[in-house]
Amino acid sequence: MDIKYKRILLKLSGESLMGEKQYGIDEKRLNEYAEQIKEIAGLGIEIGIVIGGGNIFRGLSGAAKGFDRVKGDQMGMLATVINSLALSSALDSLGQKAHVFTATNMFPIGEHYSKWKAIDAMKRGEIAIISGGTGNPYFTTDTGSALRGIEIEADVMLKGTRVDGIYTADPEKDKTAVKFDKISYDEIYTRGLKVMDLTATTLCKENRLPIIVFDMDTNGNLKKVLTGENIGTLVY
Ligand SMILES: Nc1ncnc2c1ncn2[C@@H]1O[C@H](COP(=O)(O)OP(=O)(O)O)[C@@H](O)[C@H]1O
Ligand SMILES: O=c1ccn([C@@H]2O[C@H](COP(=O)(O)OP(=O)(O)O)[C@@H](O)[C@H]2O)c(=O)[nH]1
Repeated sequence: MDIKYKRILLKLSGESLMGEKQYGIDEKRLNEYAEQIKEIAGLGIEIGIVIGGGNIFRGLSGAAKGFDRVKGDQMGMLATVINSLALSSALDSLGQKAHVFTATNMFPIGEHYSKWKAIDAMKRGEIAIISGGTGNPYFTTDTGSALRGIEIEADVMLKGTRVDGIYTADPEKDKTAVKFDKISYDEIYTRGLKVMDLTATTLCKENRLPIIVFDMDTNGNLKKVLTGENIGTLVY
């Protein structure tokens, strides 16, 4: 089997973890994600993971309800830690070792992140789940995952989400939107596409980290992306 990438940074949407629920973590979805991750770990791929927190708390919506923005963002970052602990626990129960890192020191909840400790964990065959975003407010999990992807020298950032790629417009709102097989970083700016924030796109562009946006909610898709099947959208 031809594996396209040796080391990856997988970004999972917090919102997708809700599955059919309105809030929080859907155990079925969580376990499906863990199964898919275990499957590709079995191929010998080194895996770093960053999970969002939108299923629990988002700083911006908190600010709209009157929370201080910085505190709201800190709550959002803590939400990503909760999701990361849940994923590591689901992986553990499948017999797949995982190691949770946190952007700020929260020992013993996780180990304080450093590039080298994360790479060591991946080399030992553990999944490095890197939580807490960038540790700073006014950033997103997409930016955190671009940053960690570059730091750990990943070959690609895989953005697993609930749409199957990048479209000419938000496909959840515009049924006439057309999907791209690939798209340049610059075209994301010029077309004003909202699939990823511009800070994340810029970080990836400046550091030449390719991105693949794909539908993570269909079982088997993660493996398909890694074996070079033409699903999702490649950003180059
Ligand atoms: N041009 C576009 N192509 C694809 N998805 C888009 C586009 N514009 C906006 N989106 C939205 O981006 C979302 C994917 O981003 P993601 O970070 O996973 O979501 P969230 O921030 O809600 O967790 C999709 O659910 C989709 O509705
Ligand atoms: O570096 C970071 C990463 C995340 N967040 C906060 O964490 C929340 C949850 O992350 P995000 O919305 O990106 O999650 P997702 O959309 O992937 O569920 C965001 O709304 C921000 O408030 C932050 O402040 N700094």
